[in-house]
Amino acid sequence: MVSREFLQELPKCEHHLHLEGTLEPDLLFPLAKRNGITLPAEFPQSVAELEAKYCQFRDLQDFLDYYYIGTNVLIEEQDFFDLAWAYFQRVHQQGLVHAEVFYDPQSHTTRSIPLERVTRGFQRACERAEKELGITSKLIMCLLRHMEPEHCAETIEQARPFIEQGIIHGLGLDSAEKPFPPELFVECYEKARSINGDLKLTAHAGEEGPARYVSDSLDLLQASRIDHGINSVHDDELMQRLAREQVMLTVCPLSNVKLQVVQRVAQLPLQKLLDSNVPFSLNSDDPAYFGGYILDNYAKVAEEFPQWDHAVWARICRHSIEGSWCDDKRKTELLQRLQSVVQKHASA
Ligand SMILES: Nc1ncnc2[nH]cnc12
Ligand SMILES: [Zn+2]
Repeated sequence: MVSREFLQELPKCEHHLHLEGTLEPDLLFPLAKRNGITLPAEFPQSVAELEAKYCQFRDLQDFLDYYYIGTNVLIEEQDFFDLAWAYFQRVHQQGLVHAEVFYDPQSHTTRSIPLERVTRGFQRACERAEKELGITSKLIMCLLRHMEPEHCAETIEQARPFIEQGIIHGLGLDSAEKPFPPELFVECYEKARSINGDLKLTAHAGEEGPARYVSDSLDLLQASRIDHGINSVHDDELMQRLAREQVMLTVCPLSNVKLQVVQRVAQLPLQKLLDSNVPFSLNSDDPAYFGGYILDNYAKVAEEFPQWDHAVWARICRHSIEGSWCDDKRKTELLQRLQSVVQKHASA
């Protein structure tokens, strides 16, 4: 099995991280106090109670119910900045070099928090992360699929200036998957593309939903990568297409266990993805809730796939760099860093 030191030194990129999902109890409770928010009686009332609750969820919906309540403590631009900055500082220590991060504007606009305030807070944290930590990043706004498509379209309209300027670099689709298939959001994706043709597109699909949601996200939404996507392995034709078109899946190992998509990380079809030449990256999803950040996900996978040597890990890391939405100069830089880490550990 490869060492944690090797995994730590790999120049890791993260593509599936919900900023609201980095809300640790030690920030959630002080923010609630700072903003005078009373958490509902059914919500854990202390750090210890909340940490205990974060241990296991019945499924995605059970998790989301807690997640959206926690989000309510975020009010001021500074709160959004503090949240994202805490994330960047943590993952800097874990060897993260590039992050493409999601946020859910509708979780905030429905509470009368303007999209501009949320976006500015996150944007400031991204700028500081690049300047002080050398972490490059991109912001991806997600549409909440349990909301009316008309509300999603209005949210895209509110985001127009940020999309036009490329401050919002990508569009995603998250929240409860099964009752809300990709076809409901075709017009929303069209609208976003019409604002800026360079906008990158992704969507959660094939986490709890079927493989068809993956192919529909590609065909109907024109997504160029897929978040989770693990149920693709049940459709051979789709697997061939993902390999042929090199569509990257952003897989979230610890999340999949906590939300009972699989019982163990070893049950994830990662070997099958490798054998089928389907690129994937490893990610933390909602790390405050799922028990680990990026390196913890890498380490857990290494533990459960002990046969993977440095070459396999270098391949995963390379796919993750190549599948990123950063520019070619940054990719070349990261690929060179990868090469030197692999050489160092090969000669050790
Ligand atoms: N794993 C996940 N799936 C769908 N929506 C989410 N929002 C935050 N985490 C999510
Ligand atoms: Zn997610």
